[in-house]
Amino acid sequence: MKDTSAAVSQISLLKQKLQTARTALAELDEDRNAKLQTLLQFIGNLSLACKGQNLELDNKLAKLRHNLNTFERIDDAMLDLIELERLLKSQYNHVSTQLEDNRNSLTKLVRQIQRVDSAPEKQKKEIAYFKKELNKPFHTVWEFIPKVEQLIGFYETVLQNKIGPESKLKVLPKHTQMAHELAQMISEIEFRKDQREQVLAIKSLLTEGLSLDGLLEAYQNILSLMLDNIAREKSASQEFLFALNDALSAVREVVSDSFNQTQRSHQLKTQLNNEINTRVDTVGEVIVDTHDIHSLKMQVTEHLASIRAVLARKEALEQREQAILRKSMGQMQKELNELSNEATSYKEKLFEQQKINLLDNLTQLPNRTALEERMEQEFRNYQRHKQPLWVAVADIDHFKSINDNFGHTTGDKALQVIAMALKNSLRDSEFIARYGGEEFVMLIPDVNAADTAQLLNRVREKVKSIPFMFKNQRITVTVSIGAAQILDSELIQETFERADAALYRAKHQSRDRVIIDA
Ligand SMILES: Nc1nc2c(ncn2[C@@H]2O[C@H](COP(=O)(O)OP(=O)(O)OP(=O)(O)O)[C@@H](O)[C@H]2O)c(=O)[nH]1
Repeated sequence: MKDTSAAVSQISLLKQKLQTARTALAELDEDRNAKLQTLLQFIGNLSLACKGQNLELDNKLAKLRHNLNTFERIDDAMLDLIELERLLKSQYNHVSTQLEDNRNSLTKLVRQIQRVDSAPEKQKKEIAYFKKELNKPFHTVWEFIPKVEQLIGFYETVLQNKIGPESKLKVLPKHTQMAHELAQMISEIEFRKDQREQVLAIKSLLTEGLSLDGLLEAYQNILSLMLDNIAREKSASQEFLFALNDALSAVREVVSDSFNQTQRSHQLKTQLNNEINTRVDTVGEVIVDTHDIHSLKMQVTEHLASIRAVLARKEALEQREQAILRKSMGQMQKELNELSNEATSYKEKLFEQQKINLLDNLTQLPNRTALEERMEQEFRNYQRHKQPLWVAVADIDHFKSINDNFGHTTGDKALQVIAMALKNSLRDSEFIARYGGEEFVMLIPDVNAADTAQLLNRVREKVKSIPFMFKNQRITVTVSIGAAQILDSELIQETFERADAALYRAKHQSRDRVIIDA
């Protein structure tokens, strides 16, 4: 009995213990779950911090973050956590290899910088220390970034040191050539009067103390001047076309109005004519039918009055018609006058444009385009009349030395004076153009060989006698001239080539002379 009651009390004790253990287990579970939640939250935050390293990892982490809210037990999260661990490990290996590669690349770059002898000593020491530091492996990307920044700093200093803080990029012969060609091109392009000062400034930018910046600026400025001219030309043509269009529509309206009016008048007139005819017929009938002279008189008078009335209406209609016609003619005339004024002003603008297109900017002599036109014209004359025609090419001697010794602006002024002297020593029937640079071409028709030689020597002497004073120094400028007469079998371009060859000979025979190609 005693045993039984002991067993009962033991069972009850065990029950109690079991109950306590259950409660403890439940508390433990609760605690574990709370810890799991904290852990999962921590993993979530950590995963956010890892974002941006690797796309696959990012996706997995995003999925995990999403699932973390749904896990109730740690076992549910297990699969995802294992996969994540695998990814993190491979990411770590990947980053380590990449960091090592980067460290090697940086070392190579440092070696390159070390080859630059001109780097200052202090910097060379810094670079050597930097290289030594690079031998230590990187563990994180964050260690790598400042190293790269430091290296860029070294590059900058070395570059600055090599180029010099103030020094500009070097002007190479090809740049000087480009500047020369651009200056030449500018002389051949025609600019508006108000653009000339700007063009001269660009020219001096190209010739005096040329720099690469200056060359680029000159190209840019010239382009914008040319674009401006094209835009103006376009808008002038557009304005004219609009005016033409307006005037034409006004004229069309007037014409169609007067056409309608004429049609209406025509109908009215036909109506009146019919009325008159009917009345005349009626008078005829009255005459045939009436035997009493008195009543005949009465009836005829009556009919004549109505015929007169119709005729008066017809006359009024015609007068109105004429007035309308005069008015519309006047209106049309006005429109046409306006149109003709527009056309005249457009023609003037075009003519102006053509004129500036044919004039050399600096010397105001005809330019190369004008020369080509005139050569064709003179050639046609020659073919028709077979009168002598001469082509002469004149070139200023040692012009480069004027530019070199006294500056380009002085050179420009000398060119202007010489151009005027050349022009003034020719007759109106003779023609001179600036061919380019310091070279001029003359076309001389209807003069024999002896007179041509005399004329060209006079031209040469005239230039030589110009009293140039540069920097208080009296300078004599001379020209060499080569000339050729057109031959029966040749084109004028071939005559030009012979004249140019003669000029070449004159240059080689100590200059300041005229050579006629025989
Ligand atoms: N000032 C100025 N100089 C120009 C212009 N066009 C060309 N030149 C210069 O003219 C010079 C021509 O030089 P070269 O072709 O060597 O001839 P040169 O010095 O006259 O010598 P020779 O012709 O052999 O007697 C170059 O220095 C050009 O820059 C211009 O519009 N204005």
